[in-house]
Amino acid sequence: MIGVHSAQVIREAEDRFFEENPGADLMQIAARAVSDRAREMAPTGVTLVVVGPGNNGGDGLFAARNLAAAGRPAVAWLVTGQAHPQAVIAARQVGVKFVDSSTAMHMLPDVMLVIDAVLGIGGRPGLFPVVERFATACDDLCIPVLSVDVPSGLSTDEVTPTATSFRAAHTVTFAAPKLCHVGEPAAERCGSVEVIDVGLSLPEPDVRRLDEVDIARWWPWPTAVDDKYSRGVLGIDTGSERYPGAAVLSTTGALNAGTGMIRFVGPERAANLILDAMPSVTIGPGRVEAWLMGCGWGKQDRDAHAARLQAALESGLPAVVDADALEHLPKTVPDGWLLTPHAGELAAMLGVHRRVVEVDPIRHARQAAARWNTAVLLKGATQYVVEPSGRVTIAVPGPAWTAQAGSGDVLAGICGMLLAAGLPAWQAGALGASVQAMAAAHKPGPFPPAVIARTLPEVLGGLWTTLRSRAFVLPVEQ
Ligand SMILES: NC(=O)C1=CN([C@@H]2O[C@H](COP(=O)(O)OP(=O)(O)OC[C@H]3O[C@@H](n4cnc5c(N)ncnc54)[C@H](O)[C@@H]3O)[C@@H](O)[C@H]2O)[C@@H](O)CC1
Ligand SMILES: Nc1ncnc2c1ncn2[C@@H]1O[C@H](COP(=O)(O)OP(=O)(O)O)[C@@H](O)[C@H]1O
Ligand SMILES: [K+]
Repeated sequence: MIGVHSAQVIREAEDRFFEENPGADLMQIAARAVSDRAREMAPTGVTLVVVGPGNNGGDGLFAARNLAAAGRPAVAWLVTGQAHPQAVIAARQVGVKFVDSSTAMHMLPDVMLVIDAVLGIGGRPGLFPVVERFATACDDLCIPVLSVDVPSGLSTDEVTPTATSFRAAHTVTFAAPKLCHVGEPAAERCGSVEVIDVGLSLPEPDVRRLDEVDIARWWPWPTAVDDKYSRGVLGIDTGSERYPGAAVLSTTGALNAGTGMIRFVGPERAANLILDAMPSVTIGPGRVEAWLMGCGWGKQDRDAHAARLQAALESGLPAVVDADALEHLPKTVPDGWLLTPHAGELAAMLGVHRRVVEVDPIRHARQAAARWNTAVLLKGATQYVVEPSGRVTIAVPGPAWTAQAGSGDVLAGICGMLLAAGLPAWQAGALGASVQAMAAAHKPGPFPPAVIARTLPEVLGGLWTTLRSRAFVLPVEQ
């Protein structure tokens, strides 16, 4: 897990660092990381460094100095004519060549790598017009771009770009990732992201991004003494006469994630389809540890749906509430419910336009989590799980192949399994979203949601084997 921090928090940490370590030179650490990565990305040929007026430009110019000092041809373009004074002197001393904007543009087709050091965490969104033309030309010519800290033009703390920016193949950032590095669609403009520890002490994050190790450690693996009941019994009330497939998909997700026992209580037609495909599922009511409701309910039988949700509420059990069930939410829901809207459903829950949610997903997911006082998993290219406290957990990302009808049903089933196993709602949401993404990444391609669900055992099995083999080599305590 890695903490995601705002530009403001990074600046405050930097101020504290310099108070405690007067004379320390973080810029050299940053520049070294950039020049090391540049040498890997472009082992031969010319590197063109585009330099802005602040410390981001300083990082870039010192990186150019490092490259030239190592015998690599480096050229610098100071986009405002001004740059970090010591970095200019250092770069000149080792023979970095300085060029103007028209030379930079002319030579672009022949450079191996562009280092974008125009704006960092001090940047406002957007680029100077001449730089905007240059950034677009880099894109058009497919020139690899290495961005320093953030692709210039992006807003560090936002996931939705509002202006032209550089589009990096790789970004070297410092201290911690920022929202633009982890939230789509901005994250796509950052390429692969590398975080360099420059020694800052950061506060406890209120936004964190999971990685595969977290999933392995938190997953409710069965123990030797488990039985089907202790692993968790999930009640599934999904599907309708019109949408029986949603019942099959949600049950497929739950079963392939490893639910101890499933009791399906939805419509008969769906039950028959489920039994044909998954004979281990039991049909009819009985004791359960958690409920999964709403996938494929459709817009008919609204009163019956509202009553079924009310019954789940009165049971006091945890529940995944998905899709059409989100329309019937009472004013308050029990602690331990996991609401799983996509952007459109969240917009309807809050009475705003979908686009408003897409522009600032975290703010709106936080509003819903606070309003219903329970965990919300906002689905989409980036999946945010928000608790009523406002803490955000971002799931492991996956490929866009998952964006197809029925993927949400599978995801709801996986989350249901995790709730039944006893995990808190936020963790069930974060793990469920992560493993679905990992399964899609494991089998990239236009595989239908059911195939991705059936890939889960392989992915979870691999994770379990890796976890166990690591545990195996741990030194035995004397
Ligand atoms: N905080 C850290 O941990 C570290 C920071 N370092 C570097 O320092 C950078 C921050 O430096 P600065 O605070 O000097 O800020 P920047 O270098 O990001 O840019 C600020 C300058 O650009 C101008 N500007 C901002 N947006 C503009 C726009 N859209 N159009 C035109 N001009 C614009 C500002 O007025 C200011 O003069 C970081 O991104 C990073 O690269 C590193 O040197 C070391 C570690
Ligand atoms: N661009 C994307 N990249 C990766 N996953 C995506 C992307 N867009 C959507 N998804 C995933 O696809 C699923 C779609 O859910 P949803 O819209 O509820 O589908 P349905 O209701 O048809 O099952 C979600 O799990 C979401 O995380
Ligand atoms: K930059």
